[in-house]
Amino acid sequence: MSGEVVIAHIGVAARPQSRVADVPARIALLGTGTVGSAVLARLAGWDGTRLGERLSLHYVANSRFGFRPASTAEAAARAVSGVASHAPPSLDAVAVALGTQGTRIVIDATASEAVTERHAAWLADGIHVVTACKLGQGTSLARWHEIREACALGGTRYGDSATVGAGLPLLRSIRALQAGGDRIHAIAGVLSGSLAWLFNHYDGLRPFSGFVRQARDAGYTEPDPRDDLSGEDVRRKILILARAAGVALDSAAVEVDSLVPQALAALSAADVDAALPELDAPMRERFADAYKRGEKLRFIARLEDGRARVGLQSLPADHPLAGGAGTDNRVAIWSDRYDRQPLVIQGPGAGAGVTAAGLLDDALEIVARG
Ligand SMILES: NC(=O)C1=CN([C@@H]2O[C@H](COP(=O)(O)OP(=O)(O)OC[C@H]3O[C@@H](n4cnc5c(N)ncnc54)[C@H](OP(=O)(O)O)[C@@H]3O)[C@@H](O)[C@H]2O)C=CC1
Ligand SMILES: N[C@@H](CC=O)C(=O)O
Repeated sequence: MSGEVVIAHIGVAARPQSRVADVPARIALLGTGTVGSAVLARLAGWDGTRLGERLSLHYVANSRFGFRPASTAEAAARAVSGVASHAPPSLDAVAVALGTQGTRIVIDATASEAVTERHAAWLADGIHVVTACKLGQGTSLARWHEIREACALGGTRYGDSATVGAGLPLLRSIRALQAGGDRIHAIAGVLSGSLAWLFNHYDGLRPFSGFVRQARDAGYTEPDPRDDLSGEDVRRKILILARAAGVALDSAAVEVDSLVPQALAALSAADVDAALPELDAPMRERFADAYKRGEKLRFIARLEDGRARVGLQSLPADHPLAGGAGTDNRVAIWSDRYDRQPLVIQGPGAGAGVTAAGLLDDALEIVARG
C-alpha cells in the first residue's frame, strides 16, 4: 500500500515512529576504510535491484571529510579518491542528513570512541544503529545498559551482528536459543579472525612480525594491531557474547593474557610498525614449546560460571577448538539443550566482505521489520 503511514511500537515505552511504506530507509555511513569501503561497494552493486531500492545513502564520512552523495557509485568513488574539497566530517550532520521521517539508520564502520559516544543519543532519537565497532557493547557495562535503554526509549534497534564473528550467526544463535527457553552454560572458542589467521600461518621459522604486517595489510586486524595482539578485541567480543547470553559481566572481570611486550604497548601508534619485531623472540619460543608437544597455538576465549578468560593456549592438534583455517572463528556454545555436545559455529571471522555483508544484513532486517 504505497504511501501508507504505519505507527510502529518496538520495545518498552517505544516512541511512536512513522514509517512511510515503500520509501527506502535513509542511511548514513561512518567510516570508509577496510569495512566501510566494502559497504559502499556492496551497496553500489545493488543499484537498480530490489535490495538497492530498500536503502538510500544520504551521508558518508570518515575522519577527514563528510559529504552527501548523489548516488552510492559516486560515494564509493569519492570516498576512495579522498578529494580535499569535501567538507570536514561532522557527527552533528548525521541526524540532519537523515531527516526526521521514515526509517533512518547509521552504519558505524569506524573504531571511533567519538562515534560510539553518539550511539545512545541516535537510538533514543529514533535513529537505528548498525555497527561493526565493539566499543558500544563490549566496553563498560554502564554503556551497554545505556544502549539497551536508548533502544527502548526510541523504539529502535541496535544491529550488532558484525561485532562478533564479522557477521557469523553467533549473537543471532545465542538469542534464538534464549528465545526458545534455553539457558547458556558456557561459551569457548577462537573469536579473533586476525589471531586465527596468524596462528594458522606462523611456522616458527619466519618472523612473527612479518605475519602481523600481512594480516594488517589484508584488513584483518584492528586499525592498531595491538588491539588484537593484546587480547583487547577478544575481551570486547567475549563481553558482547556474555551480555547477550544474560551474564552481566564487567569489563574488568575478564582475565586477559596479552601477547604485547611492555615496550611495544607503551609506544605511540605511529611507532608500532617499526617495533613489531619485539614480538618475534617470545612468539618463536611459544611456538617451539607447542611444536615439541605436537600441539597448536590458538588464542582462546572462555566464559563459564560467570567468569571469562582470554589468552594464548597450546592445544592438542585434534582438540575441537584447534580446527579451522584462514581467519576462521570457531565457537562452541553449551546450553540446556546442547549440554553434552556443544553447538559449534565456524567460519571466517574477519575481512572486509563478510563484515560489510553482516552490517547490511542487519540494516535490511531493520527495514523489513519497519
Ligand atoms: N576489518 C575487519 O575484518 C573487521 C572490522 N570490524 C570493525 O569494523 C570497524 C572498522 O574497521 P576497519 O574498516 O578495519 O578499520 P579502518 O581503519 O580501515 O577504517 C576505519 C574508518 O573509520 C574512519 N573514522 C575514524 N574516526 C571517525 C570519525 N570520528 N567519524 C567518521 N569516520 C571515522 C576512518 O577515517 P579515515 O579514512 O579518515 O582514517 C576510516 O575510514 C572497527 O571497529 C573494527 O573493529 C569488525 C569486524 C571485522
Ligand atoms: N580485528 C578483528 C576484526 C573483526 O572483528 C579480528 O581480528 O577478529
